[in-house]
Amino acid sequence: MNKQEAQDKILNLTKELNYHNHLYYVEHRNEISDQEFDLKMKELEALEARFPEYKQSDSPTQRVGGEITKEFNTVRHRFPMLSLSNTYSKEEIIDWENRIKKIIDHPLTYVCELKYDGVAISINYKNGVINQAITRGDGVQGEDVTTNVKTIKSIPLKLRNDFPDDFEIRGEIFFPLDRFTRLNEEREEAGEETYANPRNTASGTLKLQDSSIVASRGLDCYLYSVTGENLSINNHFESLSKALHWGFKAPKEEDNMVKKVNTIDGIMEFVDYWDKKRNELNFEIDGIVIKVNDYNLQAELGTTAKSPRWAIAYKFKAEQVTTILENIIYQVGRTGAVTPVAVLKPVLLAGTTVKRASLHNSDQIEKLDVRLGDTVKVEKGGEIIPKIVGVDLDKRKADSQKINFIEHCPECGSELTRKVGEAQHYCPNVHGCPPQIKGKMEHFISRKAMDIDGMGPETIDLLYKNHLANNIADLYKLTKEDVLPLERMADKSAEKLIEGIEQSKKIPFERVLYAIGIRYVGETVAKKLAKAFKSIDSLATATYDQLIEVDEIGDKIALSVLEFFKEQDNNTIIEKLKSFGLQFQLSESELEGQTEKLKGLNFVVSGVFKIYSRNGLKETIEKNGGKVTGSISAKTDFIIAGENMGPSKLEKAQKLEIPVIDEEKFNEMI
Ligand SMILES: NC(=O)c1ccc[n+]([C@@H]2O[C@H](COP(=O)([O-])OP(=O)(O)OC[C@H]3O[C@@H](n4cnc5c(N)ncnc54)[C@H](O)[C@@H]3O)[C@@H](O)[C@H]2O)c1
Ligand SMILES: [Zn+2]
Repeated sequence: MNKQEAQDKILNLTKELNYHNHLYYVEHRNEISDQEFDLKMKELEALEARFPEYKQSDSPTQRVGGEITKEFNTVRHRFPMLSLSNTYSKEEIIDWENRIKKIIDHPLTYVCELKYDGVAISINYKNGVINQAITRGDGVQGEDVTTNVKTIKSIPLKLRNDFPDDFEIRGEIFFPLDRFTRLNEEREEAGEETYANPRNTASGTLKLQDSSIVASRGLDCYLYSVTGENLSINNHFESLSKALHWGFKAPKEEDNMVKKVNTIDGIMEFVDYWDKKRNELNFEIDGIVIKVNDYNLQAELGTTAKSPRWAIAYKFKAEQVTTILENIIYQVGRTGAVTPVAVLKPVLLAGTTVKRASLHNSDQIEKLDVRLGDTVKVEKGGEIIPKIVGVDLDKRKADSQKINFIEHCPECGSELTRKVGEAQHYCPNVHGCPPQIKGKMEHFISRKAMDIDGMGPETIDLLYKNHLANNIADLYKLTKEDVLPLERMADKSAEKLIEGIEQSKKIPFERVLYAIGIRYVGETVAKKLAKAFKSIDSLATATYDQLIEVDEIGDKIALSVLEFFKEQDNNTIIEKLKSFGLQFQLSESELEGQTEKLKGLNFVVSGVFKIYSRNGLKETIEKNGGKVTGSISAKTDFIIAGENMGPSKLEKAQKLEIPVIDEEKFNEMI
């Protein structure tokens, strides 16, 4: 490679890696796999070593990859938060040990632990009470996400036993897999796009402004290091035992989640054990971290600008297998979205037999250029559902044909539509397409919606097949005599079913609003809309501007609501449901104390209060028509400050000339 080529390559890689870092840390998504990213990083490192004169000042090899956004208060780390050098090869673990042995010439103890795949957090405890939680950010400064972190149940608010007065503990916040699957099921039910992978969703969740949503997601956290001054801890292993003792969730020796070893063989054994067993965990790990145990030796080895020399991460390669693409089927969801699914010759991958893989949409099929009969590479990477990542073209049959995405609905034959700018095809036959009709009823009766006792998807299927119910309003016309002849229905169960339907008439408005299945109106959005509009009639007549005025309601949701009420069929069904006595407005008790005194005003709440609890204050603002946001901006009208308001918030308020008031003053306003 000549100098000019090297310079160009270094410039390009620097730009490219910085771009992917931004996507990953700020937008919580990725366009390339971690492995590809790491490969490019290694390439850049090698080039910079050969041609140091071309190294860029913003080179990603020299810095921790994260950034600071303006959505939270920025806080400087007391001790920098570094990255870890990583490798995918076992030989490099040996090289790493050899480098260490050149500096330290007596026997060493290593600690092996899991490399949790989530987001790093640093939490400060003062006198045994959680004080502040900061993201890694750029390693020097992070963002204050204390309110969100406090909602994570495994992170203690108060410590037990003999904790130090003031210290920092660091760990990885992650999305448990069962919760992640459940979240995606709920989103699918609400017609919302599902999340691609747990890591990105964990990091996105941690940065939400509404901590009640964070709380509902069920994030979890493993702690992996303790830092501070004069802690009287001598080594890493001891720090983990102490963390457990103080009440943190830290890896335990008895689960083999952490292990002290003295040899490379011991390290390899741990690596191999978890490479096999990792699929049994309820969270994702992307490798193993190996650390020199003794703190004095760690200090002797020191750090580079980016990572400690006393630790290394061994990363697992994404598991990949090849199999045959036997067929492509098309599934029609409740919202009419058509999803192509690959039917595969069954193959064992990551501990489970895989028969299906997601293909997302027609763009994806086009991009991969998969064809029936192809030998395809299937991977279980960051995503939960395996995906096809490539085709073995050498094995392609000469007569294979390009796949043409279907033009008509496989269920009802309607011509499919696709909006400009959207990747998904839809069946427009909303009120006549069986999976859409049944899907809407299934959603309506589901636990978080009307929660109708004694009724499940099988009942819906039977009711539909026997022409007893064709839409959600029909359910309220059912009688015991209607349902008794159905399969597996006895006197008792028929009675229970009708009783369950009757009982559902008491379900509060916000859940009815969720149940009627407006696209993009999930549980949380339904709550927000119910609170803001108070009745279905005022929601139905709301304008676009009134809709987006509501906290967290954006363009997509607003347009979807407008579209829903434009359709006569929907209004007819709502009128019918009203006549059956369902709740289409907030109840008297919910309306009580509601005013519009603070209408149009934006508040930020900061500090500790005397008259109100923090949540109580927020509720009072909302009850009186005001809006609460998490951070100060030019749109903020008032800041209600209690004791210990953060200095950076105060500074920002002064800079933007936003009035800061106390609780008494606020009470006068209402
Ligand atoms: N796909 C993409 O576009 C893209 C973009 C940027 C970064 N990435 C991925 O992120 C990596 C860089 O991220 P990084 O700097 O956080 O490095 P890293 O994730 O490879 O390693 C450092 C981090 O590991 C975490 N960790 C988990 N378990 C740990 C344990 N037991 N002990 C100590 N730390 C533990 C800590 O949060 C620490 O900050 C890249 O190597 C790449 O894989 C991917
Ligand atoms: Zn259809």
